[in-house]
Amino acid sequence: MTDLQNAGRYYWHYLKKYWFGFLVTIVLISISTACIVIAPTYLGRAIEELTQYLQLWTNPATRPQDSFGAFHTTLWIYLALYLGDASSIFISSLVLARITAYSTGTMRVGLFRKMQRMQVRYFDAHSDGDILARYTSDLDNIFNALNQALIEIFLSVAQFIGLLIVMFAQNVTMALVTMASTPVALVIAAYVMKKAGTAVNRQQDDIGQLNGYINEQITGQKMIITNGLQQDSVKGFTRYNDRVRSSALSGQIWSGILNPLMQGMSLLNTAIVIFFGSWLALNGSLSTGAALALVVVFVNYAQQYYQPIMSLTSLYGMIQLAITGARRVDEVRNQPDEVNPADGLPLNGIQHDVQIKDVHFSYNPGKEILHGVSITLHKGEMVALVGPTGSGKTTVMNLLNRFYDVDSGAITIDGTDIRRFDLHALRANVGIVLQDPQLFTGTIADNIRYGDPTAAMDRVIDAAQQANIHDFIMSLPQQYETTVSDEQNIFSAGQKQLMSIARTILTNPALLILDEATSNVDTVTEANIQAAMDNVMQGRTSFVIAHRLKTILNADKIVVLKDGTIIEQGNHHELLEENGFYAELYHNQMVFE
Ligand SMILES: Nc1ncnc2c1ncn2[C@@H]1O[C@H](COP(=O)(O)OP(=O)(O)OP(=O)(O)O)[C@@H](O)[C@H]1O
Repeated sequence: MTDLQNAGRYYWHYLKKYWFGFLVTIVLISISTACIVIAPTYLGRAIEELTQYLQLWTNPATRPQDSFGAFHTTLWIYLALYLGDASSIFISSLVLARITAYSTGTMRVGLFRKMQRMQVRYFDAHSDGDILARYTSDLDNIFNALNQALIEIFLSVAQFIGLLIVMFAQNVTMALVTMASTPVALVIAAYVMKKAGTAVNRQQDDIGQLNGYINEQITGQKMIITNGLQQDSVKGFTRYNDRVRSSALSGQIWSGILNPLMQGMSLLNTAIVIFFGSWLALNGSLSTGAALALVVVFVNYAQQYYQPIMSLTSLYGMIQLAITGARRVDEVRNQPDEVNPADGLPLNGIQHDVQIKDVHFSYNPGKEILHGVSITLHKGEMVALVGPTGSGKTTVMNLLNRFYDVDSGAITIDGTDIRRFDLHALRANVGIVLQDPQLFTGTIADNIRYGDPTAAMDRVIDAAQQANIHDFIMSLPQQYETTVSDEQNIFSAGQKQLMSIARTILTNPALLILDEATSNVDTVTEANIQAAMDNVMQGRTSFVIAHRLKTILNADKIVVLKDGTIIEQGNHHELLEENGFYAELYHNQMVFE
């Protein structure tokens, strides 16, 4: 499907419900066009009446006694026609402005809702900046085009149709001659538009990448400063910026070239009409006078003929950006949603076990990451997953709450495949403390309540106490009402980690997953986090991904993963006795600690 068809489908989807507003606009624009077409004839008539009146008036014998009655009436009609034109345009602009505001508002909400339904895969594969650009510059381009170009499109189409009617009413042969150059103009326009479309597509994708780069550099700013990489960062920026500049320039050139080309076509058209009209005057059946009058009228039409096309082509850059914007926004809209079974089973905790059975998984086809992984977690057990970096530990976690689905094999809770549970029910039972805890704008209390917004304050405090963060919160001037925001990043990594543990405790999950919760913090905080983790894991089925082996010494089972395959399983003592990979890892770590 071409971009144009795609954009057509997209705009139809969002604009069809405003059919009545469009109908009103079409009626109003038709009124305005009729007023514009008719008004000059009244001006002509007014001049004619004035001339007649003056001729009578200058001769005392014929000087009329009455006033300028007919002349005045004609002028009033002329004025009324212009007022009719102006007010129709004004009202239709208001109607279209309302449609634009509401429809782009709906697009924005639709896109945001979609983001909440989309698979994690999409976010892993696209930079934050690129996704953000679809919400900002792409939607802005759509808004601008709807706001400015829509009325122009209506006007141009109405003008064009009006002109065709008038031309054919006057003389069919000359009308056809005036239109003769249209196919050539269409071929040129199609070629230039294709080129411009490609350039603008590239421009928007380049802007997405530039945003992605800026976003990455902002996130990693401390890293850049620490390593003295500011110059390299600027160089990288310049590289992306150059790409945007070059694609924007070529987009502008191709979009901009269309208007002069159409002006050239208009001149050519006028020449064709003069040439053919003169031939008609010399060889046709019309009297020379009538033929010349026809030529004059059609020269006028020939110049007007390309006017609507030119005003559309002058907006072409904007329209093309809106077509590209629609493609990029639609790309997000067409992403597959998370798969939630139609009659998903309820899930109320774990009665016996969670089993990972012979699971094979790949993020991208042809590159398998997990090769037949099997792990059993009995209710209330703590199972730890260890292994070198890139061995697939986080991947296993990604499968447990269905961020991704397995390629083959299955994950079951009490014997039922997790794909059969209602997705929300499954997630309500699986709590995750991620490596990089995220706090949201709001108060500390709001942040702890995130998983259960209805939780009473005493439960929030209880969760914070279990997570060993209550004392710290109470030491802040505004305690639980302290505002957390992007600009006010006053918490350490460890404190954030503890708050996210408190958040998870509050949701009371049946299965708890802790992903390297102890990395990146000092030893005191680590001890705090360890205590908080012990609290939260007490009597709960939990799955811990850890790098520091001393945090999992008392795990019921330790699973060692290497290159996506389980190479050892057992408790700490059994694995030490086995004297394999785990034992080596443990001894190495002990030397360093
Ligand atoms: N979204 C993704 N798309 C494609 N490949 C991925 C994705 N996430 C991870 N991988 C690949 O899968 C493999 C396992 O990654 P995973 O994050 O599960 O390892 P890990 O054992 O958790 O590593 P670490 O200890 O460093 O966190 C790696 O080769 C990684 O490059």
